[in-house]
Amino acid sequence: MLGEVSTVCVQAGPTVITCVCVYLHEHDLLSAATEYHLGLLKAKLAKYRAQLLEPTGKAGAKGEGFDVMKSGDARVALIGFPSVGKSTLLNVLTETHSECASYEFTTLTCIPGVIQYNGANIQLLDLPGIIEGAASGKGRGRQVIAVARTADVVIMMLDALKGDKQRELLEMELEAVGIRLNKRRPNIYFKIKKGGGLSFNSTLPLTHCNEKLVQMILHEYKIFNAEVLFRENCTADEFIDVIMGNRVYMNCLYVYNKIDQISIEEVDRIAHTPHSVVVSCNMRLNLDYLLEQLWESLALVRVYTKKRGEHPDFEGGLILRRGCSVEHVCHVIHRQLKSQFKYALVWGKSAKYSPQRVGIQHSMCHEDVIQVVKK
Ligand SMILES: Nc1nc2c(ncn2[C@@H]2O[C@H](COP(=O)(O)OP(=O)(O)OP(=O)(O)O)[C@@H](O)[C@H]2O)c(=O)[nH]1
Ligand SMILES: [K+]
Ligand SMILES: [Mg+2]
Repeated sequence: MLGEVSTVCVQAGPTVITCVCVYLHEHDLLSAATEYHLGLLKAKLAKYRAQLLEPTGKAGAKGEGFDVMKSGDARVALIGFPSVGKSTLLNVLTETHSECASYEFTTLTCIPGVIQYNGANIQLLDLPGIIEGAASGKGRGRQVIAVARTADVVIMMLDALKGDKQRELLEMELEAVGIRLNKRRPNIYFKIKKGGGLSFNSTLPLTHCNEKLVQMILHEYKIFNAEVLFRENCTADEFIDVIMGNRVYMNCLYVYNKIDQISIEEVDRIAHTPHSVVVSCNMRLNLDYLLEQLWESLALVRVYTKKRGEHPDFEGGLILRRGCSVEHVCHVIHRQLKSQFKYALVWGKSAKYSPQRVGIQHSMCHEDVIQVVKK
């Protein structure tokens, strides 16, 4: 029966494929025999979905008005249904103006603005609204999603009145084109070999996959020789993601706008769901908190530099990724600095003493002060 479903999908196109997958998710915990069928079916579906990612001539990913230069320290894309208030948000957070109106599809291209926060320039991209079927090319869906893939963080903007439904539909669209929201890359080592068959291992007991299933999925991709090591209890879907290799893992902030139109109880409920922020752009409500959470999602840090005998440069500072080392800091200051590096003095959260003398591998925290001492 499941085989039939997949045949129907091939003929009926990508929209139906998406629907079938929802069905699969709901029935994730089936018997072992069914698991194999599903594993195979999922592998097939992933292949069809991959076709969605391929550009189709003029209607492809790079449309006119979507080719915006990356600038600043990070890029954030605004994704959402029409008229949820994306352009209104760009207007209140940046100096740029984007047309807002009560009719749908007011915005037709990509409009970049800049948010200045914690000394960082964050590029915010206002985009046309997308609707169901965006991934398969409805409206400007393909172009919008192509831009979203280039972002560091996606803000999924939702109308607080219909947020849950909109969120579910958009997540499916993004899933369909290989965008994984708020997930880590599955911890599976995978390498295609020239010979030797399948070498399958895991560092822990697996409850979703086993050697046979993995082998069948690989056969679907005509891969017969490979080394596979599960370091996590991953599902078949996650393993397929690893084989496909073109998945994008990005943080997503769900922003529920127009809370002026819902009850306090509903605001409270939404605000307690993970990765979610409630706002009203028109009434300028909770936008400071939105920026705080955006900064968290972007995982940026600001590090201040200091010269010997002088005060730190608290006006300037360097914007880096969370977890960066002294080496990264040196690289940003001057490309040759690393070769002249002797040690550094660090003040702040990452330092045990004030200051602490550290080596090039030391990792920095937000708002640390650093003085580099050369040889
Ligand atoms: N009640 C209420 N309305 C809002 C709020 N924010 C925006 N709006 C209204 O929602 C409508 C749509 O706003 P836009 O900013 O044009 O929405 P958009 O998402 O950019 O729309 P498209 O570009 O068409 O996709 C406008 O009439 C706004 O005034 C809000 O916080 N509360
Ligand atoms: K609109
Ligand atoms: Mg707009």
